[in-house]
Amino acid sequence: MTTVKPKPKAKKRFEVKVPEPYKFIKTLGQGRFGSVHEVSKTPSDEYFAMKILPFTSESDFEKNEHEILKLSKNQHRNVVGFVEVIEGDAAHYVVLELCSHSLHDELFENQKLGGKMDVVRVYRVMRDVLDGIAFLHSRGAIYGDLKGSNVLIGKDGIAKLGDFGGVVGTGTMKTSNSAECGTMQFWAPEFFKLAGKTASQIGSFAGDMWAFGQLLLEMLTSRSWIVGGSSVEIEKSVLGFDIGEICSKEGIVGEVQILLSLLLSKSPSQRISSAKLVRTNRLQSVLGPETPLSRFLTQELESLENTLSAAQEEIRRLKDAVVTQRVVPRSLHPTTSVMPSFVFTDPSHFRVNNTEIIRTDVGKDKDGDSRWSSVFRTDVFANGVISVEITLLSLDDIDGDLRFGLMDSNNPLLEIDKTLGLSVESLHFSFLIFSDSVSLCQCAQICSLNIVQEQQKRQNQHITLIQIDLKISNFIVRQGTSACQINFKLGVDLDLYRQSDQRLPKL
Ligand SMILES: Nc1ncnc2c1ncn2[C@@H]1O[C@H](COP(=O)(O)OP(=O)(O)OP(=O)(O)O)[C@@H](O)[C@H]1O
Repeated sequence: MTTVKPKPKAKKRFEVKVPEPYKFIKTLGQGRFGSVHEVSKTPSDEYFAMKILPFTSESDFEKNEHEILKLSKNQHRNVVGFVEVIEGDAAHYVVLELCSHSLHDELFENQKLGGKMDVVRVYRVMRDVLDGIAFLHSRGAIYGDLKGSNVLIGKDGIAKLGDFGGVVGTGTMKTSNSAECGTMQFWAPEFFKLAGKTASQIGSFAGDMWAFGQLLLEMLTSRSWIVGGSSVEIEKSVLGFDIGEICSKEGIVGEVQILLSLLLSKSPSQRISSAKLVRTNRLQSVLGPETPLSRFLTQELESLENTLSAAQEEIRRLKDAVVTQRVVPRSLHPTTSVMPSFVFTDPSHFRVNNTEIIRTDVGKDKDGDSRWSSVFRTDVFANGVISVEITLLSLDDIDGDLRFGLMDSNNPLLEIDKTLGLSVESLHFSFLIFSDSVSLCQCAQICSLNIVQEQQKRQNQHITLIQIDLKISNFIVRQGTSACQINFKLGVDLDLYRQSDQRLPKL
């Protein structure tokens, strides 16, 4: 018999009660004084944001009324749209234009991705914020709480000031605790000095400009420079803030540095006003599209993209190498010319640096001798010198001497030293200089060949290094070409390599 399990009851969604004709959709955020929710209006089905501002006392009620009044009386393109307010028994329900996200969210996303905000985006947002602030200032009002979470990006893409809880008329004294006076991270230094440890605050036009400067700096550098968890730590951070130091740390120079210094001057009287910033069009000239800064950043971006594609190419080659297990590049520096090193795995006793193996043949030659040969490619620089290091590994288990066999033994330069019991018989370099000019290969000659052998003991292995310095001359490097590539062929007589009973000397 099968038992039918009762279906689990669907979890009840937490619903916030909102007044008619609005319907709760979801919660958007929670501020210090209220919560914000997405609501729809029946029957039109339009969507809005609803800020619920509770009140439990007369002073709460007045504070709410103050915020609502400031918002409704100061409607502007760069201020969040006010729709209506419904007064409930214990809360004000403020209906607002529904925005898509806050600048704080955008900054957070950027920081998470480790990237910096596009300078054109910084300009667009900050121009909107400045217009909003300048509008308020022109009406004698101080915004008082400028920060990323209070800048809302509308569905129309325009940045708007939200949360009018901090707005005060000029000269208004606010004597309350820090929680009611803007956000300490954005407080100008003079507020700390004036208010001392009680943290009361006089809102000021210059204070808004400081916060504007902090926001701009945060957007440009993708981090906040005022740090600390407690009010004492934040105060220390603000009072120790030095825009010059930060600019040199972040590589911010020229007009942008000047603009930041004008906004983040410790002295409020030296801070540029919103009206002047708008009038002089400074934000546009420093950060607007097609400024020296945006051009510089575009170039930086291009160069990074080039580096990225070089790295991606190297990753592709590496993956290929892993699959074929023939070559393993040892290092990569994508911004300089890549000189890969390779471990040659067949036969496993060789490592040839600075070269790329193009083809390897193991087989018999026309005399019936077993041969291994490989075609390598390496870079040749304009001075014609290449340096190839051949390392023989694990020689302990090899009986016999080793011959680098010559595929074509007629070259008189290939007289090889026979010291150390190691016989490098000959080397054959069949030139094929890679370039788009065929003439390069015809002119090239070996003019010197120096082979240095060295015995080393590393990690309990006897290792013989054969350093081959090869100089070639008489090749023509085309104008503008700093390097070309040559192919050379290196062969080993495998029969001798395996059969000889002559042991390599121990170190
Ligand atoms: N009109 C709106 N449209 C969409 N989201 C909004 C709107 N107004 C506020 N929000 C969201 O609700 C959150 C809470 O807003 P609120 O202004 O109450 O507080 P806050 O600015 O985050 O914090 P604090 O009260 O500490 O200043 C905001 O961070 C924002 O993301």
